Amino acid sequence: MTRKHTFVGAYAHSDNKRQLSVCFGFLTIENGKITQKGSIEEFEELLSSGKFSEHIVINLSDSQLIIPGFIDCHIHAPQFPNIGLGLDRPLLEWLDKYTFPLEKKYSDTVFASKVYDQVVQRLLKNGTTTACYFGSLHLDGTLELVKSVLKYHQRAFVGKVSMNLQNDAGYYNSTEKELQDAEEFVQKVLDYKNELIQPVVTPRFAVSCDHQLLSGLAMIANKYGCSMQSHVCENLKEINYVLEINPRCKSYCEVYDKSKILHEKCIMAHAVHLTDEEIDLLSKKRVSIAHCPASNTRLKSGLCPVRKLLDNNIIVGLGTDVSGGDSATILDAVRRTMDVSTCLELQGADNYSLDWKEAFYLATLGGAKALNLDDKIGNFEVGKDFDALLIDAYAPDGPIDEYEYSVDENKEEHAVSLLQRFIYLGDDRNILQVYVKGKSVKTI
Ligand SMILES: O=c1[nH]c(=O)c2nc[nH]c2[nH]1
Repeated sequence: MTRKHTFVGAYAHSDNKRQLSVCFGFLTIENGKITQKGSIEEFEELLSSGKFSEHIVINLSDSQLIIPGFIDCHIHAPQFPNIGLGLDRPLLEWLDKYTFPLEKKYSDTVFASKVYDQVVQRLLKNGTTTACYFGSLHLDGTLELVKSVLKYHQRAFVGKVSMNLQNDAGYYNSTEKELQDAEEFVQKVLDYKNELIQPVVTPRFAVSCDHQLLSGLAMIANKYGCSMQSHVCENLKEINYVLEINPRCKSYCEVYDKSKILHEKCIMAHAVHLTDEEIDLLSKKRVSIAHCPASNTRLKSGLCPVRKLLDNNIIVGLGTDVSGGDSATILDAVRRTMDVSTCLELQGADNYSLDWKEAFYLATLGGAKALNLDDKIGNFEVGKDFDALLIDAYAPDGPIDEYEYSVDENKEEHAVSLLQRFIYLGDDRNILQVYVKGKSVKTI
């Protein structure tokens, strides 16, 4: 969108208090940014005074609305070929049996490029305008993911995975090589000088990285001002193993804390089995959590107490966590977030479940905060980039009868129903357009 575009109709987004805000009015986009918004009355006034003569005006239909693009805070791009496969083992066995052997293949940059082009296009089609990716151990292979992200104009963090401890698949490197490759990767991504893409320093987890590597990576992140990502307290056997190989630490989080990787630019996936002390520590250090309900249940790791994390002022976003997670769409993560929190409520935690509006917040503004991007994206404040989805709650068939679809007199309430329907029932067919920084990017 190089010219001025004005959308007229309903839009919905979240505020900082996790409340849903639905408006019936207009949004103006110039050079990828939201420059103006207001009511229908204000739009009509501006229109009749000729102020919108240079704008392309897009009138939304009664079944359409604009929402912020989805943010996937945790996804393993190289694991895409394994989606829906091999979920019969718990985490550590699953990694050794299925995941490391697949990830090893990304030493082949031709294979990597082919898969990554598909991953990025698939995510955009599903409405994921921003993704925080784990790549593989390979420097060149992971640079192919960077190229795919740039090619299809997605907003992303991309991390070359670092591992220096032995595993059965032989999928690790020496500490020296890992530190050298991690730094070179960061430099190469920064050399693109493209504001949509950032490197993220990515120690896989404390099962695959020793203190020397973890602290060396923390220094690299600090030197270049980069974010970091990893996994924490996903599975009980994983936690026991980490404590076994780090006998001086009392908790998993202490292992990371000693390596100086816990800070406000750090996002940790899972956090299913944190102790109260660890919740306190992560909250104090302002570490964010990527909640991955699909993999937490598929790999039988546990039910993450998201409400408890939020009540302790921890910022939470959502992750699909392909391929421990079996779906590449954040809509699925939204639904599973509701279901997991309801299971916890049914087990006795009062007022525990998260409703669809809160889950929608986690998928949008919550994710933006978790990635420290909320000054740029996450909702429709004037001055932010226009990363958004144009959805039609009744595509592709349309409503069946008046009972199913009645346009409420109150346009805002009608829009709430449209969004609710999309959150519970929608899929990629309901996503008509995907915009990243104002540019239409849906290619398949
Ligand atoms: O769900 C997960 N997927 C992974 O690839 C991984 N690596 C470490 N821990 C992990 N958890």
